[in-house]
Amino acid sequence: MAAQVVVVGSCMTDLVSLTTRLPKAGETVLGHKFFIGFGGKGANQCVQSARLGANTSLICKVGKDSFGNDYVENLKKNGISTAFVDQTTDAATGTASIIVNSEVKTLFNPAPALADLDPQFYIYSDIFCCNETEAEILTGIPVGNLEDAEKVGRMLLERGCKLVIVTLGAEGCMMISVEEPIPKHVPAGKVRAVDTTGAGDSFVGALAFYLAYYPKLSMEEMIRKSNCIASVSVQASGTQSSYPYRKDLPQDLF
Ligand SMILES: Nc1ncnc2c1ncn2[C@@H]1O[C@H](COP(=O)(O)OP(=O)(O)OP(=O)(O)O)[C@@H](O)[C@H]1O
Ligand SMILES: [K+]
Repeated sequence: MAAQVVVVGSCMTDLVSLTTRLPKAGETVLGHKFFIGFGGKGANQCVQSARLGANTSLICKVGKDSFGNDYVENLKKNGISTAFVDQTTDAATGTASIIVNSEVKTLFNPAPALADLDPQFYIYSDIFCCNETEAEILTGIPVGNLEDAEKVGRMLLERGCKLVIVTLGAEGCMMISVEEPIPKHVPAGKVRAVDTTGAGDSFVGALAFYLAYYPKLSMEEMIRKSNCIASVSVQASGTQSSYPYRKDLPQDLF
């Protein structure tokens, strides 16, 4: 089955120690819990998209070691195609060759952001989606409210973007596009957030799912639904561990 959502991005193994306080330089402190988690922005987005029912494929490279082996297993467990996941004995310097056909829309998430991002990314992305921090690094505009996000959106349109989404945490998102140059606020629902880690990737993964499977929805509607999904992820701790499955979500999202 051909993948409908293809993510090019990182896989990271999280080694998490829970301690009462952070150690000072050189100090050893006693921890009370340790766990290994699966993270990395590319894999997170892919997992969220797959859990909603998308046929997904991840393009990435992991080491030829036990973490790499476990990661490949984790991707398989999540039903993600590993046909393009490679393992290397070299140092972890990843490169990716991207081939995109005209039907796989390009959703670009500039994370972690580089101030001197190659300008071609603005031009060739169908959708350019960044959070407040990334927006500031890319444009120099600190984003503290909706108006700031609108300024970012306008600047990125000037750089050649077709459609810009700036995620605003509990405030949801701002969207602006060449077709609809009046910025729109798409608010997120009010929830009790316990851990917002990974919310951005949940949002991007959900958006990729809607782009691939519900292409007739308006962008505003896709964003509204993706906000709902990301807002579920902030109500549980961890990253992938907080991402909801389709069966546990309100069915009117589908
Ligand atoms: N407190 C919250 N309440 C409801 N929804 C939230 C909240 N925080 C985040 N979200 C949802 O998650 C989306 C992404 O959040 P945010 O802008 O904080 O991304 P981010 O900074 O990339 O997150 P992270 O780096 O923690 O993954 C928001 O657009 C919104 O839909
Ligand atoms: K979370």
